Amino acid sequence: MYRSSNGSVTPEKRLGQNCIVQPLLTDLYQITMAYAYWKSGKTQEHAVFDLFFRKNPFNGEFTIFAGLEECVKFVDKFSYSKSDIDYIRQVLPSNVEEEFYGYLGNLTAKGVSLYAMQEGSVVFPRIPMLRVEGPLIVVQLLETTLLNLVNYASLITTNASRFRMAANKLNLFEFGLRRAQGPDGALSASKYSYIGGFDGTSNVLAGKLFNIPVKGTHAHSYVTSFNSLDELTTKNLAPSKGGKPVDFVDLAVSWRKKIVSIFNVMLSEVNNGEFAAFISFAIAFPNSYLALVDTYDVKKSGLINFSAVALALGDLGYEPVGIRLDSGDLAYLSLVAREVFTQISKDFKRPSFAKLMIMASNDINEETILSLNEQGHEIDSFGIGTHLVTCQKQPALGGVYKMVEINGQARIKLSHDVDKVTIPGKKDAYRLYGDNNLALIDLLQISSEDPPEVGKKVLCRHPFQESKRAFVTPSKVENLLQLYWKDGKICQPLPNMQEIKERVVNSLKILRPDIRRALNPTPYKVAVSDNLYHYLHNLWLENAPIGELS
Ligand SMILES: Nc1ncnc2c1ncn2[C@@H]1O[C@H](COP(=O)(O)OP(=O)(O)OP(=O)(O)O)[C@@H](O)[C@H]1O
Ligand SMILES: O=P(O)(O)OC[C@H]1O[C@H](OP(=O)(O)OP(=O)(O)O)[C@H](O)[C@@H]1O
Ligand SMILES: O=C(O)c1cccnc1
Ligand SMILES: [Mg+2]
Repeated sequence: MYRSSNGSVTPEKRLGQNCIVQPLLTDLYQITMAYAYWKSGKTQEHAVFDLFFRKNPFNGEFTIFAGLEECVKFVDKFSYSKSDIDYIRQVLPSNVEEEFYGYLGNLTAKGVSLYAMQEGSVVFPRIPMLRVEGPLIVVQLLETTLLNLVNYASLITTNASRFRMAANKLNLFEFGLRRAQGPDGALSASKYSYIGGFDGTSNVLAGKLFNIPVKGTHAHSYVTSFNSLDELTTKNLAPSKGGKPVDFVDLAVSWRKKIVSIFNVMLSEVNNGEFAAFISFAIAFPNSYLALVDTYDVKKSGLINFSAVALALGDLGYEPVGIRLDSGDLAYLSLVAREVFTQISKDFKRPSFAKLMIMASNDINEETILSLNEQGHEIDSFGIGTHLVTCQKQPALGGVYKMVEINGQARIKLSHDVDKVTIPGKKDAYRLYGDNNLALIDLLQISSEDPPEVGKKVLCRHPFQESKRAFVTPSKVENLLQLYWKDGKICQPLPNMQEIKERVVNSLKILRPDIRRALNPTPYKVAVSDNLYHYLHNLWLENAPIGELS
């Protein structure tokens, strides 16, 4: 589906791009409009569209823009194959003139210019993430695919960045493949979760295609597949530095007898199937032994079996990794586990035992992590699936693609809902910074206006509320919309995933903490210039004639 960045999956012209991304990945109405534009001689009219959203997701006050690389590659390769044209001929009505298909067959996006925010940067409502200019027919045909490429990518990247902030420096692993929106949604989820701040994924194909670290433990089924120690066929394990293999089962059994008293548990209460499972897993992976300890009873069985096997591994010079908790009160159980590990570490002089990794999973969301932080816990890493990949708290970003100018004339889309009125005209976007390198406000201007200057006062106005305005004297001005594609060429190098990941981290740092916080964050200000304010409101009045009540 995706080709790996070194092209090793299949040699293909759209290298490194998801091959589902192609011009037919669109809504039928784009193609019917294309024919009607063609019939009306409008194909070459010069159009400008903005791609933006109106509300930040997850009750937050920021969004991370992602998906740009895929957008640029899509525009770069935009063309209909012969079989695409044959298919379009089948679905359009029979009165469509044959000449149109010839025209479509030769269509490319060479006449299009694509301006965009930097991938991985923070973005805000109404500020275009993309500005697409060019022949009306092409710019229209790009709509659905561009929205598809930006909306989920930005949503999941934002979600992942929120988990990252909640978890602070703890490790985060994406475990969502089984719950994701189909195979393609799953791959996007793994890729953009990593960009948004996760440390790895359990999704092996995503690891291969995107060079993301792959990680994993084992499932409950591995534990329940064993019933007793008699089932163990492989019993021996050689010390880590080499030498004669020893009976590892005997060694673990003797440790379990020794430690069971620490837990105040009778040996008969400790599950033998689980013990056999842990022993066999340790024999298979002596250097990376990590066990899922909640199948039967964490305190009375899982921790005892895990510790006995881990101590036996230690005798042979191996360093066990840790445990995973997948049910129950994760804060409490992590504290219990840490206490046990610390006790064993002291009693048996195993310093590294105190630092064993405690991983938690089970329906974890951002709030769970924030709540665990408040309660106090000893978890070192989280495995997160459902809530991350499905973005359960808000399953879609409402990014839209709106015409703002045609043939040099501004266009406005009116609505009873003020939030849905578009800001007309071809615009530039600037980020104005205060001292401390913190962003103060994003400002939209008509493109023909001079850019704001450092140290020079500029009037920033709320786009719709007349009384809301402020002067800002920026100490830094950032031009947010950069040219990425023009005259059939990619105009600047696209950053790799690692660079985008770093940009997410750095971009969030320009926001005041109260804008970033999870609960009731302060909105970031988005403004228009005084000129744009008047332009917008005049056009609004022009397009909304005074009615008469009767
Ligand atoms: N200390 C905690 N504070 C807040 N939420 C927690 C805490 N511990 C666990 N949770 C969350 O509470 C939910 C518990 O899930 P659930 O009710 O299915 O119980 P369970 O322990 O998984 O039971 P089962 O044994 O049936 O799997 C999960 O979403 C989990 O992430
Ligand atoms: O909970 P999530 O955030 O989606 O993370 C992934 C989950 O997938 C696995 O089990 P699965 O849910 O398949 O089975 P279980 O709930 O019975 O453990 C794993 O043990 C996690 O619980
Ligand atoms: O490796 C794991 O522990 C894992 C992977 C996917 C889903 N749940 C857990
Ligand atoms: Mg589960």
